Amino acid sequence: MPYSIEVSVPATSANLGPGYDTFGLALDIADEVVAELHPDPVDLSSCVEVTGQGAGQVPTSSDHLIHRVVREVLDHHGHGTLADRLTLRCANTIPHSRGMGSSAAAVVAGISIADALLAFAGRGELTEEERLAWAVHYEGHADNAAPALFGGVSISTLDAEGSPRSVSVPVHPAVRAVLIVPDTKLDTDYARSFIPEQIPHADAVANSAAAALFIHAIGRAPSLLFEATEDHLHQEYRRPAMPETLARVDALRAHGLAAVVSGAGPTALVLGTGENLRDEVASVLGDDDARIIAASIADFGATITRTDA
Ligand SMILES: Nc1ncnc2c1ncn2[C@@H]1O[C@H](COP(=O)(O)OP(=O)(O)O)[C@@H](O)[C@H]1O
Ligand SMILES: N[C@@H](CCOP(=O)(O)O)C(=O)O
Repeated sequence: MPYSIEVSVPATSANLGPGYDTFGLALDIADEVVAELHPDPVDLSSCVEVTGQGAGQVPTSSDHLIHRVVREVLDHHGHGTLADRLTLRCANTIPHSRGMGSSAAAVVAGISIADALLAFAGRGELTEEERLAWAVHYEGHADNAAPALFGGVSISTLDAEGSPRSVSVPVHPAVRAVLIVPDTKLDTDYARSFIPEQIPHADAVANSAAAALFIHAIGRAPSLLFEATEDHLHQEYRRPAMPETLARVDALRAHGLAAVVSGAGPTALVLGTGENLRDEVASVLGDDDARIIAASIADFGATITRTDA
């Protein structure tokens, strides 16, 4: 009988306006992965099954991102050969390359599975710091990885040695989210290539002020979310890469809604407290063909269930 591990990892929205590479939140939309450790080696050319988002597009061999992450984390701890016996079944709902943290969710799924297998092998579990460090090793920045791991809204930073840290901040219970998800994809690395090396000092001041205000607004004063989601670091620079997204953000903000680019786009995120937030967004956007999805901020990040199947 294979040893079976089930992992659920939430979608995430990074930046939240002024928190470029720093702020992120978990959404109640998740990818599910069932990992099975078989008694004997499996066929690594067909060890991954994918349904939903990414099916037919991502590899179904051990080149699959989750399988690779599992193997590398296990290898680092001297248990790499366990990956030869591993199959994965991925049921994906997070759209790829839309700014909703699909790659972070895959990386976190891989780390979670490796973590469970290390415990199974008697090595003991990874610490929160180790899991975050592994996630940043693959993602490059912790703003998606931290909420995917730990849930809620997080602030991620690097310490003097370059090691990632994250803290969760309180979230006002009335805050809800709406996502405007277009059909088009935008590669995160490509969207990052638009960010300049330097920005004007006045923009840095305005951005610091908005970022500080955001933490107060999301936890205690959601009526300030509009002001607190003003960004001066990345959105405008990225306009040429996603003009339609920025046009949606502009239109929504012109109606007083706290709209931002979700991650590196092209999804837009609106934060607010109105019971009818989704309808308000839909009425501003008119006959726009992007999907408009109401979502909640998820309290939990990656969850793991282990069963002896
Ligand atoms: N669940 C997944 N399984 C395998 N690969 C994935 C998965 N999710 C994302 N990826 C990989 O990551 C890429 C998207 O990453 P990225 O451009 O950073 O977008 P996103 O904003 O969705 O994280 C996909 O094209 C795919 O190669
Ligand atoms: N801070 C990053 C966030 C990327 O998020 P993703 O969900 O688009 O991968 C950035 O803005 O580049």
